[in-house]
Amino acid sequence: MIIGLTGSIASGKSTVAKMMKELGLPIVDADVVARVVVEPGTETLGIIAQNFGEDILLEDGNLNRAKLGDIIFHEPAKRKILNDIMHPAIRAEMIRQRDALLAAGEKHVVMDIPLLFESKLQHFVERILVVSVKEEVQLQRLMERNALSKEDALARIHSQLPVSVKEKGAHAVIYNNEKLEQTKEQLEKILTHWEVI
Ligand SMILES: CC(C)(COP(=O)(O)OP(=O)(O)OC[C@H]1O[C@@H](n2cnc3c(N)ncnc32)[C@H](O)[C@@H]1O)[C@@H](O)C(=O)NCCC(=O)NCCS
Ligand SMILES: Nc1ncnc2c1ncn2[C@@H]1O[C@H](COP(=O)(O)OP(=O)(O)OP(=O)(O)O)[C@@H](O)[C@H]1O
Repeated sequence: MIIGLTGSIASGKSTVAKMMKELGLPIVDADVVARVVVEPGTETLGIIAQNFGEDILLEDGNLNRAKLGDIIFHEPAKRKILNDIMHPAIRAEMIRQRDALLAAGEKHVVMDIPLLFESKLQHFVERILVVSVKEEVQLQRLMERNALSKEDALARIHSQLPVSVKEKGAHAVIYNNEKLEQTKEQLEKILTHWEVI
């Protein structure tokens, strides 16, 4: 079974993915892949520099993620330009990793895709698991994790579809507002029901 793990920014996808990994499920992580496809020397990084200017690169040739984040989370038109450049490369690499895991004999693969709904990738997976969080908890966790101001954290949250919309498209929802044990309990119940653990 191919499971799509999604939710809003800082809702707890990586936290849940880690729990799934501990339960023996292999993970393909879109955020990790999104870093690989812009490593120095890649065609994708070259195209980003052409579109956003050479000063989007750090002195060592790596992408200046903080600077690019500042731009694209505040300007929807720029976000679309970046998505159009990066998403085909991210998708191709995710498919490659998924197929390698299946070829190696894995029965189930978890695809951690923050923008599953925004990019209309529902067809990519057989089951959709949404990690949901109340906006005040999400804002607090995002501000703390990324050391962001309230304004910058809200800009990131509002660059994605509301989690309520994602919940409606889910086969199952995990509510990650409480302690991690409660999140893990919900996860185990869902995976047992889906017969993947
Ligand atoms: C803009 C970048 C450089 C900022 O890097 P930074 O290290 O600060 O954030 P990171 O990559 O860890 O992303 C954190 C979260 O931001 C959200 N996010 C990232 N990109 C986007 C986007 N284009 N639109 C909406 N939300 C996004 C996701 O929830 C993601 O989990 C980076 O997010 C990026 O390359 N984004 C474009 C690629 C993309 O769409 N990634 C999302 C997964 S496919
Ligand atoms: N139940 C919880 N209790 C307390 N803190 C939590 C809980 N779940 C997650 N967190 C913390 O909240 C932050 C966001 O969680 P996480 O990084 O898993 O979210 P994410 O959905 O993967 O984010 P992103 O979309 O940015 O990749 C992290 O700092 C994490 O440690």
